[in-house]
Amino acid sequence: MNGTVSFGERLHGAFAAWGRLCVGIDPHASLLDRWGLDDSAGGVREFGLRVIDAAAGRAGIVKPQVAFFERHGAAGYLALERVLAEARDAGLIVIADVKRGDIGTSVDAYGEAWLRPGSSLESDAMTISAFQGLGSIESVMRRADGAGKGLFVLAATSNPEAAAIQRAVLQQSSREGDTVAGAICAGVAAWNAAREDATDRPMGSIGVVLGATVDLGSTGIDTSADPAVPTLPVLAPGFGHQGADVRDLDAIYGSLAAGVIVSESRSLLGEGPDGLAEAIVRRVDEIGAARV
Ligand SMILES: O=c1ccn([C@@H]2O[C@H](COP(=O)(O)O)[C@@H](O)[C@H]2O)c(=O)[nH]1
Repeated sequence: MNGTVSFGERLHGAFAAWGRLCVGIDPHASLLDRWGLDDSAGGVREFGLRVIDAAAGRAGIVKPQVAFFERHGAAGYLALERVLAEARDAGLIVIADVKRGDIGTSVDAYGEAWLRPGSSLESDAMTISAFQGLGSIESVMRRADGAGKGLFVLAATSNPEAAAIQRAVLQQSSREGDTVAGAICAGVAAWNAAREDATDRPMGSIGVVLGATVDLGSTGIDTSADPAVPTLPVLAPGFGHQGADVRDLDAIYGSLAAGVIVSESRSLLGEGPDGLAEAIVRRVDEIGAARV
C-alpha cells in the first residue's frame, strides 16, 4: 500500500483499545418516540449525535443504518453527513450500513460516495452486496485497500429468509460445489491474503457479514478450519434483539471468532438516551468476559 494505515490495522487497534462492540445507529420511528425526538431529519440527526456521545470513549465502532436517514430524503442525508463526520472526529470507526451492489462501473460510484477521503459521506467502511458476483465489486475492494478503508461483503445474513439463496451451491465456477456464502467468505479471505505484506498484517481490510443467528456449518462455512491469514473481519449482527447471545460468540464463530465485530442496535438503543452509555460499558465487559 501507499503508507496509509490499512482499515484492518485500525480495526485491530480498536479491538485492543475498546473491545469489539459495534454500536448501531438505527433511528427507528419507535425509538425516536421513546427518546422524545421527532420523526424528522432533525430527530435522526439528534439521535445519531447522542449515540455518538454515549459511544465515544466507551466503544470503538459505530454502524449507522443509512436506511433510517434515507427515509427523510435530502434532509436525512444532510443529517447523516453530520453524524458521520462527528463520529469520525470522535475517533470512532464508522461502518456505513448501506448494502450497495451493481455492475462494476456503477458499484464503484457507490464506493466513491462512501469511501473516498473528503467525500461528504466519508466512512471508514461500508457494507456491500456481491449478488452480482464477487468480481463485480473488485474495483471497490481495490479502492478500499488503496484508501485505508474497509468493506463488509454480505455472505450469511442474520435474517432467516436468506438461507435458501445463501446456501445455494455454485456451478460453473472455480469454487464449484461451494455454497454462495462459503464462496464469498473464501473469495474475500483469498483477496486479503493476496495483498502485499498480507502475512505481516494482523487483520484484513475486506470482511464479511455473518449473522450470529445463523448455523454457519449448515450454510457451508467451516468454523473449524485454520483461521485465515490475515484474520478475516466478520461483521456480526444478530446479537441482542434478534436473539443471539454474546456468551455464545466462540461457539457460533469457532475459528472465525478472532475477527468478529459484535453489532447491536435495538438492544442497546432501547435503553434510552439516559441508559445507553451504561449499557454500552456493560456489553463491552460481557463480550470481553465471553471470549476464551
Ligand atoms: O445480516 C444482517 C445484516 C445487517 N443487519 C443490520 O444490523 C442491524 C441489526 O439491528 P438490531 O436492532 O441489533 O437487530 C440493522 O441495522 C440491520 O439492518 C442485520 O440485522 N443483519
